[in-house]
Amino acid sequence: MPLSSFLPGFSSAPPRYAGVSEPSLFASLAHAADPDAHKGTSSVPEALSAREGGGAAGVRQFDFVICGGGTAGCVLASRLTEDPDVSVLLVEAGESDQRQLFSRVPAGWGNLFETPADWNFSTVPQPELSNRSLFQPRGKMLGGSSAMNAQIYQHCSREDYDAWEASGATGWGWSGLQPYFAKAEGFTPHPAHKIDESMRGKEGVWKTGYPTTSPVVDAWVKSGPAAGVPHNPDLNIETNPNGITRFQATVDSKGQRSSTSAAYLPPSVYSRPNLSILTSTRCTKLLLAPSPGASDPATQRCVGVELQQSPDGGKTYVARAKQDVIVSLGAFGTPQLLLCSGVGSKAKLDAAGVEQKVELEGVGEGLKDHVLAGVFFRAKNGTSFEFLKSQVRTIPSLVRWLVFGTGPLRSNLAEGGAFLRSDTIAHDGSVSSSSEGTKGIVDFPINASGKTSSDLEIVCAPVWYLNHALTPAPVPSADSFTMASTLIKPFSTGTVGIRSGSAWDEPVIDPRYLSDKRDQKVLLSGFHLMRRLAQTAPLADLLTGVDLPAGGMEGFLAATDTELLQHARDTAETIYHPFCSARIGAREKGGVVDPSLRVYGTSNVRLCDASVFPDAVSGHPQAAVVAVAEKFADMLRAERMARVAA
Ligand SMILES: Cc1cc2nc3c(=O)[nH]c(=O)nc-3n(C[C@H](O)[C@H](O)[C@H](O)COP(=O)(O)OP(=O)(O)OC[C@H]3O[C@@H](n4cnc5c(N)ncnc54)[C@H](O)[C@@H]3O)c2cc1C
Repeated sequence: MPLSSFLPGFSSAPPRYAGVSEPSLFASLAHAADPDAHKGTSSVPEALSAREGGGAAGVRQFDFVICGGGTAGCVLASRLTEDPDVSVLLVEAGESDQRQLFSRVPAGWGNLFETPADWNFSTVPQPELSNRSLFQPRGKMLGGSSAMNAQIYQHCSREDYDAWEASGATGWGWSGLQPYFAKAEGFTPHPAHKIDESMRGKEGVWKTGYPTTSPVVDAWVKSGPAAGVPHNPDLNIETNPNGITRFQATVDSKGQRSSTSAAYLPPSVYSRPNLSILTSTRCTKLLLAPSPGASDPATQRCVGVELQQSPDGGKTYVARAKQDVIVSLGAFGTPQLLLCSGVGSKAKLDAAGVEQKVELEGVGEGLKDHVLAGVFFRAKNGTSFEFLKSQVRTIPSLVRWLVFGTGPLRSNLAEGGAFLRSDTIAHDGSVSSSSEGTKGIVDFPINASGKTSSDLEIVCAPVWYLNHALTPAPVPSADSFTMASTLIKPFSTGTVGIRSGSAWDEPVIDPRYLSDKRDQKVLLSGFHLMRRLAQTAPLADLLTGVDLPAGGMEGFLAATDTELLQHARDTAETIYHPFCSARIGAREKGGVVDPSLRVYGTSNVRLCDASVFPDAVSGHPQAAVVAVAEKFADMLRAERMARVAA
């Protein structure tokens, strides 16, 4: 008899992923106790004029309009409204993340894929990946992708930011950003994991700590040093961003996800009279007009943000900002809105039928993303968390998580990572301390940010993670384990474009994965290391076979590079880190914003999200997005104080 027959509201639909298969029962419990579920409103304030017939007279203006209540948007809304004299309108296309149980359960994030809380984008066919069109999930709710992601908390390498600064992003080097990583973070130590806590933020609102790890990932971390990858108990100290580790995550002391919505917009903040949060509303265009008094007559000012709640038939509203309009729609949404508003290259805009307002070549150019290709192992019974895909077998874990906030559902699933330089990996998978004399497939200068940074990550999860776990495991009752070679400093660069001037159409996403052949070799070097890790105890003692690539463990160990690359072409996927699509940098070098994050050719359009990264960070980027937003909020505060003083 299906579970749904005796648990009201509990669907019998087959689960796709870890965690319970349907949220209804437990979501009701969670929401009943949670006033934050109703954070924000979808009722458009009367103060926003309907575009048709609504004049500017009597219309309320906000000091700042923030487009997008995602990872960066929530930080900005919270920080800017600390000043009671500053009014902010935050506009978000999705609902409150607190309505999503699977956002709150650390292991539940994959269950948000292809739901209304996901933008559910896909790329154009990728020639180097067997012409496949790849799934690109993004969080569509308050908190944005921080409410859907795998919660890995990583500062990445200080050299990443110093390279940003060297490329022209003045002020955005490590010394400029480090105070903001610390300001944001509220780290909860764990007695079993000794690290130098003095290097970590304690008082911040964004909670970080230790999620649960599975036996198979514990073994994987222990196998690292024997395979040549030193153990690093804390990647988040500026002296060493490399080595093998169990990840820290944005999980709070109660075992719940700390999204930027949960962290930065608690009731005491979202009820501020100077903060209005409009949900279920899409920013569809920046209305641009010549900027009065600008030294360059071509300069445009955003006189209003066009808002809609449905693609056709509904009303169009306009939100106006006295000061700045801040666009925080993420690496796909931000260039899309700029292009839909006429900010971009003439050729792109003409092709989409959009009237040009600002010539800006770099919009949507320079996209980077991290791509991974996995090996899918069978593990000994009881060592992985594959059982979380069965709703019946999940029930004890669910009760444990609801009552204590512990157990397998507190796992973020992407539990372990190893960071290293691909040119230190030899053909036999052994790792040297330097590239000097290493005979491996990577025989060219790697793309790392500096001498002490990595270009390769091996990430692992105690589940079958083929096609974002949307493709079921061959034997669902068996224990699975996935290890994946991941390009964290790819050479390949892609684009974001538009099909039309409508923000309701999907952006055209073309990451051009592996289009630079050097990326193919870096990816393969990761496979060489994964072979070695799989044969190293204690991990080797827990692995019982390989389901994919075909041919079992023997086949995987004996596969040629050509065969491994074909497997990668057929199975590689994003690890969800698009950035750099509207970069900080010089205009003539493809920059879209100057170091004050102002869009070139405009007087009051600012950008703040992953799109402004000048280059890829060598790891998981959400902490960098938050640090950038924290710093930008301080910059806006300083600008305001200077204006008031003048
Ligand atoms: C599945 C997944 C797993 C990930 N795992 C990790 C991880 O473990 N660790 C890590 O560090 N990083 C991870 N990331 C990446 C990280 O979450 C992102 O880099 C980061 O959150 C991006 O922040 P952002 O502010 O640029 O964009 P987002 O957080 O995506 O915010 C954009 C916001 O704008 C809204 N929006 C978009 N268009 C419109 C519009 N037209 N009108 C109104 N609102 C709009 C969106 O709904 C969203 O709320 C993951 C991402 C995903 C999707």
